[in-house]
Amino acid sequence: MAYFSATQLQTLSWTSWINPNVTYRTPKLLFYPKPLRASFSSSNVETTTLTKDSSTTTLRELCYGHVQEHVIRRAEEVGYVIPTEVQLQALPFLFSGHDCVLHAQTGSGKTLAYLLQVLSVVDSQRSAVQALIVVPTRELGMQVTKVTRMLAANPSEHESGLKSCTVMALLDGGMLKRHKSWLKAEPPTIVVATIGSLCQMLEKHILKLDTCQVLVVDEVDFMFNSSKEVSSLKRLLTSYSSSKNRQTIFASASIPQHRRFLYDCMQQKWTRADVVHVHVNSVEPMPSCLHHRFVICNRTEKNPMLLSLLQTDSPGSAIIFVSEQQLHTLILMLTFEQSGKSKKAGSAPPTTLLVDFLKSSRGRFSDVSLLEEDMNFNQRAASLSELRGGGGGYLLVATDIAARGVDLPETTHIYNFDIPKDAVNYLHRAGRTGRKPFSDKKCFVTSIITVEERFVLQRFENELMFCCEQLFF
Ligand SMILES: Nc1ncnc2c1ncn2[C@@H]1O[C@H](COP(=O)(O)OP(=O)(O)OP(=O)(O)O)[C@@H](O)[C@H]1O
Repeated sequence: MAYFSATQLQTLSWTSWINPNVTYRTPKLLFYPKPLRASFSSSNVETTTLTKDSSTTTLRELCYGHVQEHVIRRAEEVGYVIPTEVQLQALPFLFSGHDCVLHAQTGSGKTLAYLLQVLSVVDSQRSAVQALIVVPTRELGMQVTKVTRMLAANPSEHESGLKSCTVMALLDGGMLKRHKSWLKAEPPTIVVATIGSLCQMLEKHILKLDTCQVLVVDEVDFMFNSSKEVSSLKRLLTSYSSSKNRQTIFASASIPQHRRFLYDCMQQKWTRADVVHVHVNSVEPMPSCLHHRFVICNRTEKNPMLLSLLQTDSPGSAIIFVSEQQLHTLILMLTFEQSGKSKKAGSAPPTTLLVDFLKSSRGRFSDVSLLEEDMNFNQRAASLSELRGGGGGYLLVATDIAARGVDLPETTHIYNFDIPKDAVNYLHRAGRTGRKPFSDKKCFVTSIITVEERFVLQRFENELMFCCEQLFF
């Protein structure tokens, strides 16, 4: 275990805060229960703990005086009536203009928390980009855009003569030319963007930060951990830090070494010094309705094992996570097994083969869907909207592109066909299930592992503080 002084901390590179082997000590970190509306000391990071009895507070009461009536009504119509824990804790701080780090379980409703703040700040009558929401993937961007548009839509726009809030999805794989014209002709109120496309617009001065009042970075740890995105993100945060009336919101279910992260936020001026760390369920980073299980088998037995599990569980809707590298191994095995079809198999993409294998082996799911990096953007979008439109009953084979932020609330079972690369990855894969905030219906996360991988899973159990039950077949 290593400890660093405050001066040493300043000299560490950004990425070191995510090093799981290093424990950092940050100065003046406060941990004590505080009432919801607390006063702040500008020199300290505040970590909030809920002490107020929350059972009677509605989302309407929480948003009263901050969020427009039509937004609240729309939220109620889609079933957002009672705030989740993170919404209850974060919204008072967000509405009072504080920079916030929303650090709460997967599926806990962080998106609605920051969107309500965004919608409370922007003025739809002003023709300027007033809020920026940065996301790591096109898929998450489309999802956030959809929820934002749904909440922002004003049904009485025509009667009142007031313009509705406009939302642009500026995402990798989109039509940047069209977005350029849109931004020049009439800037949207809110932009949901992936960092690559956003930077192109900023560099060409087609989009400017000076009118922006709220910047949200969703899945912030993922973005900082991505060698492709980290430098652009840092540049964005640095230039945004010089804006006058700014608010910065970071969100994720996993912020490894969060004290170090908060320290860096203040040091680098990515947030103001009175940034609030809203840390919900800090000792339980995954929803409690998840039941974790594992089966041990040889590598060559993984396919029949997966089939047995699917037959025994008969899942309502499931996602099977396969890593790219493991997938290649699996397909080689499949190709070898199905020697008669080996020539044909050799020419097909490996993921397609897995889908075909499952389709042919399992009658109940006539449709097995696929979501992976190698698919083009339209295919990926089609795959997701098919799943969302079907009302459940799906089986999705996915790579880790589906592990972050994707909201498919009908998912009841997760299968780790291969073991995730680290505990954070386990947490986000597992978090694709158990996404109904007020339901305690059991959902299952099952890892198919070899005997050598048992100790790796044990490490995840220790790190994430959960227990895995062994299944025997
Ligand atoms: N107040 C609420 N009442 C009922 N359902 C809600 C509420 N807030 C959010 N939800 C629903 O909970 C689900 C999870 O919300 P959301 O996607 O915001 O989670 P998240 O915290 O961002 O998760 P992740 O860390 O996995 O991205 C969504 O299906 C959303 O519609």
